[in-house]
Amino acid sequence: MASLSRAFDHRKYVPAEPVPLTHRQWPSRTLSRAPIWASVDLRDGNQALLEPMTVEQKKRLWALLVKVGLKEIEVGFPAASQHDYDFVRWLIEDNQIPEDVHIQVLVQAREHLIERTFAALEGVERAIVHVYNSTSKVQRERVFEQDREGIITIAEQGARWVQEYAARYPDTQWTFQYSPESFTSTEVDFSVAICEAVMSIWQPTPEKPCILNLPATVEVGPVNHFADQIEYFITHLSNRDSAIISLHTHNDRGGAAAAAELGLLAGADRVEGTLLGNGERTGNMDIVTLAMNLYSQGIDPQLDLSNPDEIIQVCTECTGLPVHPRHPWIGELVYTAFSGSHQDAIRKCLHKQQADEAWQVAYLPIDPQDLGRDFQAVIRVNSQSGKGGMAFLLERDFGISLPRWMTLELAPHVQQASEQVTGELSSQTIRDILLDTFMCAAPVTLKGYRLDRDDAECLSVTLRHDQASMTLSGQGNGAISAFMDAWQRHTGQRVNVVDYGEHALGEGSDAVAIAFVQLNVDGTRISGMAEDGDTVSASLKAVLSALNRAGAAQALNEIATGEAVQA
Ligand SMILES: CC(=O)SCCNC(=O)CCNC(=O)[C@H](O)C(C)(C)COP(=O)(O)OP(=O)(O)OC[C@H]1O[C@@H](n2cnc3c(N)ncnc32)[C@H](O)[C@@H]1OP(=O)(O)O
Ligand SMILES: CC(C)C(=O)C(=O)O
Repeated sequence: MASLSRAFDHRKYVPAEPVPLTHRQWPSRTLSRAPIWASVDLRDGNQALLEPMTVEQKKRLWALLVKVGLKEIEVGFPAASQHDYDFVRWLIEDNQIPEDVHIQVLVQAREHLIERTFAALEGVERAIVHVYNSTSKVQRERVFEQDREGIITIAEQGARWVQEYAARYPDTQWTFQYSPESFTSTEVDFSVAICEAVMSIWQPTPEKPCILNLPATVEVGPVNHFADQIEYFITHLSNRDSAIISLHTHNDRGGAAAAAELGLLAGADRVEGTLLGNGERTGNMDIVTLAMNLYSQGIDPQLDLSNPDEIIQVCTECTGLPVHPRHPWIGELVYTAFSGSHQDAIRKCLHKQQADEAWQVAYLPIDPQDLGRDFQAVIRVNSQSGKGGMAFLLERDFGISLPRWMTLELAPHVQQASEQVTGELSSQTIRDILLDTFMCAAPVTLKGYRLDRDDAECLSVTLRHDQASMTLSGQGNGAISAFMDAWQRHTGQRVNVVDYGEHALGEGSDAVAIAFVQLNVDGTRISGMAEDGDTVSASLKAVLSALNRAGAAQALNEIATGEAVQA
């Protein structure tokens, strides 16, 4: 091989060896049920922490795991540390293990460690004893300095010791688990051979199966390669019915959850992982992510994840590790849309979503309320947002339903404001911009009106400007057109109503009306809005807002006093 440069040089690495699988089945399968879940938070998660958990922290995390509904929980490596040993004793002596939960403990294939492990488990009703040894070529050659037979001998010895020590505690229901550690870097035929060697010692049956746990100790290849490895293993293993095939993926390439999903398609039954993915290096497979992936496909994950905030709180307090705001499914920002087109689509879909139909909201793969998240955070406005977001916020927080043309008018004002701040705009700020821009109750103000409904509506409207009042009169087929008529007569300006919208804010007799109007004043379009307890008054004030914005005061000053009546 040519000498490798010390710099960033891809020739240092070799691709994963293709798996000799010609008719792979997993690509054409779909998942339809949840796997058997097993938590390794208290073991693999714990061993990866700068400061391993105290017994108190372990108790707290244990309670959460049970609450979430995990039925198989690896609680530690009791032969390795007194903390783990004491924790296992507390679980047993304090009667902490619910009847439907199996605790699991990890141990190397070394007799003195296995002996101490069983001592830690004395008195437990049921437990899974998990023994492992490393099987990859690099570990065989460079760590253990053993050939394949030597590595199989370690596994067989470990299996035998587990069996022998278990026999000393006949009152416990034991389940045996074996992991060919570093499975992903092990030749697939060797993985099968070593697991068959272990099975030939344990003699599992379909009624009393053992667990064969196939770890991506380090995720070294693409997720489809992992699926091939699992399918190869399952289809070549003798007595497959007597083994529960378990997966244990890590996230080195960012594919832990995907690899587990594909491994399940390839026929695995069980998945080990941690809540929120703490674990060695880039972490273990995140159970929350995988469970929510299933949930969003209409599959019952058989775990209660309805309170992710509690999961986040307990996990972060026990591990000392923060949760990324974009963590899949539960991060603070994952149901938030800043960009305009997303906001627009979300708002429209939420309007159309019926309670009794399947979820169909663009950009929201699940209903955030399922995870206790409300829509408060769904749409937030910054400089990347469009009109949809601000309209959504006004409606959600103030009940203001802007007509489309008004939304278009408001958008550039909000955009301008958002570009002047570094963060997001609150809904209150957006409302302030709306009111400051379009609600112009001065300099000309509405003092009162009289509407006579006859064939046509006759309106007398009293305005105030510069300490002076004037009453203008006009006719039309409604209050607004009558006001237009009156204004036109008195100022000589050409005014038409281009668009109009009005709705009640709130419910009941004390509801306030909000009115929006767009006028064409001497060829220029201009909008206004107003609120009032009286609907007609709201409409007239909205017209006046538009006229004020168009320079009503100047128009009034320019006309001859004519019919205007000085107060
Ligand atoms: C991928 C995983 O997460 S595997 C789990 C890893 N987790 C841990 O290791 C955390 C807890 N472990 C520990 O605290 C320690 O390893 C202990 C206390 C269990 C044992 O410590 P030590 O006795 O110092 O042994 P250490 O783990 O360093 O291994 C040393 C020896 O055990 C052998 N060994 C390591 N793993 C295994 C195994 N699974 N089965 C059999 N032998 C093994 C090594 O080859 C080495 O042998 P050598 O002394 O003849 O060279
Ligand atoms: C002990 C094994 C299952 C392990 O933790 C790993 O391989 O990552």
